Amino acid sequence: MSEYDGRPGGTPEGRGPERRGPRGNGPARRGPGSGSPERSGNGSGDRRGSAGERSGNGERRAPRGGGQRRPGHAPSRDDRAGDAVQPARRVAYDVIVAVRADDAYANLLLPTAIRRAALSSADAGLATELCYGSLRLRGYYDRVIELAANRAADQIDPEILDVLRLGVHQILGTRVAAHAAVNESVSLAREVGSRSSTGFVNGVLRAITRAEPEEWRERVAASAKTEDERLSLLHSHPEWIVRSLRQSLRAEGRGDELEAALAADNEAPKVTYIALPERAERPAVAEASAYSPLAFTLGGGDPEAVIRAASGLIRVQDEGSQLAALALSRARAIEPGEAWSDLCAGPGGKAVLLAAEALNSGATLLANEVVPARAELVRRALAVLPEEVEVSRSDARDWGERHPQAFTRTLVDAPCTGLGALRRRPEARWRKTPKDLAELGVIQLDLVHSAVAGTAPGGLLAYVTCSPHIAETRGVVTEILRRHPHVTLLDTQAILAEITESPLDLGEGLIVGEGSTVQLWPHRHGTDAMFIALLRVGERAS
Ligand SMILES: C[S@@+](CC[C@H](N)C(=O)[O-])C[C@H]1O[C@@H](n2cnc3c(N)ncnc32)[C@H](O)[C@@H]1O
Repeated sequence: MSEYDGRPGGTPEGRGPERRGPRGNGPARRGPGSGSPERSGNGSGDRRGSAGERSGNGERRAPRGGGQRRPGHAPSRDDRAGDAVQPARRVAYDVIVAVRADDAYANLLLPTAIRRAALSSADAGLATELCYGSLRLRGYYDRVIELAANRAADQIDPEILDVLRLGVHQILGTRVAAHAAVNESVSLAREVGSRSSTGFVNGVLRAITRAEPEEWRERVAASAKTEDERLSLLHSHPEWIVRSLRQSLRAEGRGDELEAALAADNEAPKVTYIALPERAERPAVAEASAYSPLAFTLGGGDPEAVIRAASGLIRVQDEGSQLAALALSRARAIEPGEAWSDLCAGPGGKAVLLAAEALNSGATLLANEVVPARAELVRRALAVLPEEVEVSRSDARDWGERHPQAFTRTLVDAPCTGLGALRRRPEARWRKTPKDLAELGVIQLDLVHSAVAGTAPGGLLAYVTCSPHIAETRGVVTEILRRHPHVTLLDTQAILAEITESPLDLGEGLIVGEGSTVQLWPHRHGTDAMFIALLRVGERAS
């Protein structure tokens, strides 16, 4: 999804443009991981203060007024009086609240909210930036707020905390003018909180404007008690994810890339497209991508128009996902009549590519998905192909029993924590827990066991996750090889090297005999952190 480029759109209330840097020079992130020297004054000579006032003995007091949790507080009519909040900010705020209070998904809810509010494209960009930025960087911003308010985040009324998160993102992460960020936040607090909370919001945000972004980074870093906490705060990731990524990178001999990996999760991914092989041509404005032979980005033109004109044969797809499917389809020549299966196909991105590859060479694909709504998405995705592709709806944990040794190639793109795609779902990192890992681990192993049984002797099996977590990647492959002596790990790195347009800079994969695994990374490859292991299923000992 595209993000706000620092150009606030219309100012419906007739306010001046909310911008401090030069126009039109792209993203203006100044939050964790970036840091831009551009910053205009805020009218205050004091850049060191906090919202807490100094008491007589020099100690800081928390700002007066609201913001303290008041369960069940309903704003009065009076509280709501005052300036209207700019619609883009209100949309961003409403989505953030729904994500926190109702477990909504920002990427699903935001487009609907933008449509309902009939935002201009510039305001839609602003709403997206504010919403995604404040969700993604919540961990960092909460500590800034705590330091400025001299109060723990969980002691602040959740609605007001959300107002502050939006405000801090505008001040520290965009070029929105500090006074506009503060004024709009105060108006928002008036709409959603109590009158006293406006003073609190005003005080906290003004305190934040008094220090440079870099100074806030230093203060936040200094507030951490351990190195893991420092990384967790500065890069806005839960500590357990920091540790997981470190473990994965160290296993590859690339432990020194941890900060780069964390920072990459806070950058918006570039939009990559695929032209289905032998079905669509790359458009003239396409710029070839580095790795997948089918991938491109659009340097110009209207992406919607390009997709529409290609009747679904050009689609948005991360390059890592393309490589995962191509590793299976291009590992060796396709024999006409081969039968392939995709056990976990929803919503269908890899299934469409696999189907095109299979059909182009006289093979077939059976796509399967357990969740009915997602199976329907697979059907719709495959409907762009003129040929019929079968879609089944079943729990694939007994796939092998139902289809013993039936397929020459099998894809298990397993349900996983999605730690490799955190940049796409801004709230995901705060929802996942280590408990998810344990539950998913059982399903992943069950699915691969079943896939082994469903693969014909001599057949290929690709195990793929959108996660670099050791337990979901090397751990699963190691366990499969232990339990199935007739399964061998192929040299996935060498196979991909034959497919990619330019060499992938890969760390040490899991090496077993001649075999190896592939781990892609956003910071190194610009792809999601896909894990790919190609396995060969041999003759089972009778
Ligand atoms: C990572 S997603 C697959 C993404 C897909 N391959 C694509 O490229 O669009 C994993 C999918 O597995 C499905 N799934 C989970 N458990 C399953 C099971 N027991 N049997 C079949 N599908 C399952 C999930 O509903 C989800 O759609």
